[in-house]
Amino acid sequence: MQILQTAAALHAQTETWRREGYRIGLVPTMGALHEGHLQLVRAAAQECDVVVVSIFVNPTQFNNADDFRLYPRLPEVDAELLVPAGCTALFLPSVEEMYPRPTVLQFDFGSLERVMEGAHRPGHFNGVATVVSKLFHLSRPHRAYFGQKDLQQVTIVRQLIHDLSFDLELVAFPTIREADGLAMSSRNRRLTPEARAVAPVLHQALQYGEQLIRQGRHSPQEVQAATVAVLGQEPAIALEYLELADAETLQPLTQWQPGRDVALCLAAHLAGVRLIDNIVVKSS
Ligand SMILES: Nc1ncnc2c1ncn2[C@@H]1O[C@H](COP(=O)(O)OP(=O)(O)OP(=O)(O)O)[C@@H](O)[C@H]1O
Ligand SMILES: CC(C)(CO)[C@@H](O)C(=O)[O-]
Ligand code: BAL
Repeated sequence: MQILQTAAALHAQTETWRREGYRIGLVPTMGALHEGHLQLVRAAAQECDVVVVSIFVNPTQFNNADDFRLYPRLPEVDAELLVPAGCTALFLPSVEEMYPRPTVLQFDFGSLERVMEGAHRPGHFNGVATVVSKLFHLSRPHRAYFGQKDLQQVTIVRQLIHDLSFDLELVAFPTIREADGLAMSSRNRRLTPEARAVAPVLHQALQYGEQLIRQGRHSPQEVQAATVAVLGQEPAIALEYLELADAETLQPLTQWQPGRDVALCLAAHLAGVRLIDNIVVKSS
């Protein structure tokens, strides 16, 4: 596995691969890798000839300085995990390399970003779209892999690909969970043992909401209230939002829409660590 630290080196290598006819897979990450990331890398290795994994804790997408400062950074351990997963090149740039000058570009994804993560983390998707666009330009992948744990991110990146005519296929990979249901996340490392013990309640609450939706006897507002109540029983969980939304438009549901998938999405704080999770309930 090569380790590339400059934009120029990444661009030169991926252009060479393109000329040689290799299919390039890109897996953008912020590192502190876990099994969720590694499954994305393994899928990319199966479906592409070469796999680029980027590890970059992107400052422009953080709206909270402490969250950025405390984000786990373990590049050496990550590099060791990536080799057996099938990574061909690890792109590990510095902040100065990615942002030699401050960016002034502003993305506006309209209604897609006025809800959930976009509403609660001002500027977040502008930062995500900026860095993802840079990574797409630099590596020109045939396929780019993203996790459905970040459902709104997948939706926004899909729109970005469409609006800017990036010639690549987006692969949205299912959420990988711990045995007790907690969605794998780099921020889980920051949970105290007490908070970690409580954390599976997030997924349990979403599953309860899913059950109620499938029963078909309750309004969206009733499902939301009942799901929030499950989380309310756990004093260690401070809920930031819990939304029932159309899984494609991400707009909050006021009534059921026949034939449309429903996304149940939440963000919550456990002992100072902010986690997100979601479940998509298919219409049929
Ligand atoms: N449990 C998971 N299952 C599937 N994909 C995941 C999972 N966790 C992260 N990913 C995906 O991996 C990519 C990189 O995510 P990132 O590096 O931010 O990790 P993370 O675990 O989501 O960290 P955090 O949520 O703490 O920022 C994203 O596309 C993300 O959706
Ligand atoms: C896609 C991404 C790597 C962009 O920094 C980040 O938002 C993430 O890890 O999900
Ligand atoms: N996985 C989402 C990246 C972030 O929380 O900033």
